[in-house]
Amino acid sequence: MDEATTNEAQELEASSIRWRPKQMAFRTFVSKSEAADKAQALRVVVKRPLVTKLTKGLVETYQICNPQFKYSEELNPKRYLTTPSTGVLNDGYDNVNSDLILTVNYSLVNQETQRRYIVKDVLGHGTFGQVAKCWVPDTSCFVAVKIIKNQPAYYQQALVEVSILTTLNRKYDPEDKHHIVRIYDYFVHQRHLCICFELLDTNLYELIKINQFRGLSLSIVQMFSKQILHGLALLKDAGIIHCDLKPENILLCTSVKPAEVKIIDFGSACMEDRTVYSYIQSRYYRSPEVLLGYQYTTAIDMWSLGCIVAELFLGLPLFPGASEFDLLRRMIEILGGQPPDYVLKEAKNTSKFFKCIRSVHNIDNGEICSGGRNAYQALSVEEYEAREMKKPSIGKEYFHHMNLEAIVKNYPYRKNLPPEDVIKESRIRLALIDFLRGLVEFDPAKRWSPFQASKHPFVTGEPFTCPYKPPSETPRMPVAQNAKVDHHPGGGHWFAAGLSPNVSSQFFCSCHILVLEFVSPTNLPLTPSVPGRTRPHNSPHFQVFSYAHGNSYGSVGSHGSYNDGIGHGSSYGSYGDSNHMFAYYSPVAPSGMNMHPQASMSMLGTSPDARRRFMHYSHGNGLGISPSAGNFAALPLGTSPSQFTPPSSYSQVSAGSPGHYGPTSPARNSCHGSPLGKLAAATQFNRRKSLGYPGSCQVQEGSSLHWQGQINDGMSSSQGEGNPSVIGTSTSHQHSNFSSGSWMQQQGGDGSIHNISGSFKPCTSIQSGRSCDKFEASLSVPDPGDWDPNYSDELLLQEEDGSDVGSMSTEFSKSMHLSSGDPSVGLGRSNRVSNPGSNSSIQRQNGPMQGFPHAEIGSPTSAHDLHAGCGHVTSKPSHFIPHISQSSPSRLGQPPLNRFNHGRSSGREWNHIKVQHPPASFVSGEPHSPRKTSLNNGMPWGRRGNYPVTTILPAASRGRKDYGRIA
Ligand SMILES: Nc1ncnc2c1ncn2[C@@H]1O[C@H](COP(=O)(O)OP(=O)(O)OP(=O)(O)O)[C@@H](O)[C@H]1O
Repeated sequence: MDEATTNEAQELEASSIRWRPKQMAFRTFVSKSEAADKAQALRVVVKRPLVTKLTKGLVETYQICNPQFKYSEELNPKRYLTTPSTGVLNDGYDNVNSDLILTVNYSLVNQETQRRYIVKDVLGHGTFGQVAKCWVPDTSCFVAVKIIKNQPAYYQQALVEVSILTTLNRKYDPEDKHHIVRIYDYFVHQRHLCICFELLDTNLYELIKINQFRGLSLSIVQMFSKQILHGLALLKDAGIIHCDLKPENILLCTSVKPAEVKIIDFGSACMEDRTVYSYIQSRYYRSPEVLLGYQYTTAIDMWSLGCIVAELFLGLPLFPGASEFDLLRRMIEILGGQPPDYVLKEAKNTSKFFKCIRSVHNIDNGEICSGGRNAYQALSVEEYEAREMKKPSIGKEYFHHMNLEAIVKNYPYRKNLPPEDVIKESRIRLALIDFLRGLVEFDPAKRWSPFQASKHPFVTGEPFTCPYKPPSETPRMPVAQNAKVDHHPGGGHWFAAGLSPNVSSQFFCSCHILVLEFVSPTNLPLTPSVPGRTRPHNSPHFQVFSYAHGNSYGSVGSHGSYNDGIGHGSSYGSYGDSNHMFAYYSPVAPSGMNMHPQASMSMLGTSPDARRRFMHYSHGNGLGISPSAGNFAALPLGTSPSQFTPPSSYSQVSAGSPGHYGPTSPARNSCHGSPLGKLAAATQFNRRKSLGYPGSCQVQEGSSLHWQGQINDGMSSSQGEGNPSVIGTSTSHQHSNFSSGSWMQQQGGDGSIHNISGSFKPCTSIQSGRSCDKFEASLSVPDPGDWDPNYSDELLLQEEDGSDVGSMSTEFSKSMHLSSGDPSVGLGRSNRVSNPGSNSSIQRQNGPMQGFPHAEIGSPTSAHDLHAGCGHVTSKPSHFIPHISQSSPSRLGQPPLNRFNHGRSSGREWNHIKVQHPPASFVSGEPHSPRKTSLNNGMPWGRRGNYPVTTILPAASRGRKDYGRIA
């Protein structure tokens, strides 16, 4: 017998020991009692069913069948998560949309820490790129990694998100009590900025969708309102405006009991005193002042909150405007008023929507024209058409000729609700109406602040007896004294973000944490790995050049859009006083806000240049702060490139393409001014049907190039720095490579060069095929096809055919008790409204509804006193819990790809994570049950059967056929 044969025999022998068919047909009879006795004496042997053996142990099975069989992971076909998956840019790493082509098990690597993020799924897409669910082997946990498109504008703007979130997390909410998503890490991988967040669950839009567009129970609406208010209170304290609050940007936390939500997507946020862009907010949630082009504050987020709260209750957007004209028209009709004259007098866009019918001379702030009559009157459709030379898009009416009160009061009650509960709920509805009135208030000055709103009986659960009189707003208690940073009109995103393109030249590949923050002893130490490093790396988009401090402002971040051909050398980025130094984080590194390697104290910037500049510009030039002020203001963090409002003289580039929409809400279609655009998000993922579309979507590609118009409101000593001619002389920028023209996208294949501006395409207006349909009923039957971005007849067919999924969904919805959904209604077309004539006849069809008074809301937020405020928070164990085995499909609709269980970490610390160390609970132990979702944990909406939220994908999610294909 030769050696091979011997081996084969041995292998065969071994395999036959491992597994062989059992002789089950005949065996000795054993009585039940005997069997029981025996069983007690025996060990428990867990048998794996045959199917499991054959599938989980597939390789083993193959080897039994064919001992020659060898398994090699490399030979596995790739499962693509990104579409299109053809690599055409960046040496084949990126697709035509500049998205990194992801496959299952693709590794994203933070070069500095060598931490690997193994991609398991895609959670969503947005304007800025893809969000992937990743496994971190180091810590044995899942995280969400936002992989930013490989284009400078996206890259820069993503830095704003990093900067703002890091500041919010560490400085304002170190104990994670304010319902703001946590950021853990950021790094550059294959020229893509990757931002690592805590993994969250479904967003509220998806939740509503899962609930078949029926409203959620009042108790849940109340609970979420309270939590979002906590977040907004924090933002207000920090002087930060979110600018894109909407259901898609509020995500459920995983496995938190009772349910919690968190606010995400700070990519559009800006500082309150640096409201640079006027085309902001997603359309349905856009405040009147933004729409009208009036100055805005954190109050715009309160308006959005009002819209969100109403939508949570109704299951439908309150103002689903198909265009800005339509939006305003709906506001006026539903709220029964209009923006105050003082706003209209000043706003830039008033003439687009209003005509002046009286003298406006006597209008002062807050005062209405004599006699209480408005000086302005909204244009009719015909007048608008005559003025604008085009018909305005008008969407379908869901709440035809109804005001807010009628809409809420007449919303169907749950079927079979006992009369006493109907009475109780009707009282709570009155409270809700009053609450909403305070939020969707036309006058921004009268709109309630988060603090005021949080004391409303609807939120507190106290009996509502009469219209609420809000307490006067308590004076703001900043955590730190604000720095006044000079604002420079030449500034772009970098400026706005307090980040410096200059410093990116000294980019350390893995983006040090640049924290100079000494607010709380609980703050994490500065990254230990940073000091002493001198090896510069290129930013993916900004070349290394020898740093010359020239006329630069500060060292800490700099302003100046990358698009700016001049390349401003000015920097901003930190603020603080002698006791506190607050700095935003610059992934582009050392000059951002780093520690002096040798110093025992933090310094502004680690770049030697930065430090020198600090000395040189002691009169306020150095750091973009005014020494004379003593105090330092928060940086202008800027907003999204998607929010440029182009000066009219600039070229108009529209974002978006016909038939392709942004990934999330219909409101997204407004493009909100992004030169990055919804264009970028316009992929085949984003099919949307019959949406009102504003059409014009005109945004300016070059707006970051030539952005202008911000008034210096900072310190006089800094104002000189605001002179573009000064900043334009930055020596460093002479070497820099920030202009759009000079930035080059690496191109696979032919090597041709695309600059960013070249990649924008004109936007075509979309006329909604259905948008002008009128419904007779005052509350028409909402058809998701009319406004659901992902709805299509194709999907409808799938829904109707897919009874299995439909029934699952129904069952899921039923078990969630999210609303009053009638299980019998089945999947899809729902929210049918019975005649709203009488209260008793108005039953929200379907399912059990949690009566507000009975809701076991628990006390998720009781400890979160809104005025616990910054720096006053009491310590509580952090509640980070690894993500469950679901992902959170966005409106793009994620296909039901593999969901992964995950375990907790092995106990290793996240020592190298720059931004935030996950709390202790994050790294503790055992595998996590996929069933322990935020929704099956005894929430008032009830039992969840065995369906975790995202295992039941919304209809649209199932419509993606080309997703996750096998190569
Ligand atoms: N931390 C997270 N955990 C789970 N899912 C997430 C997380 N962050 C984002 N997502 C998912 O990815 C989607 C897109 O994320 P995000 O809104 O941050 O991207 P964006 O590019 O800024 O989008 P937008 O187009 O709204 O600006 C979200 O709607 C959500 O479904």
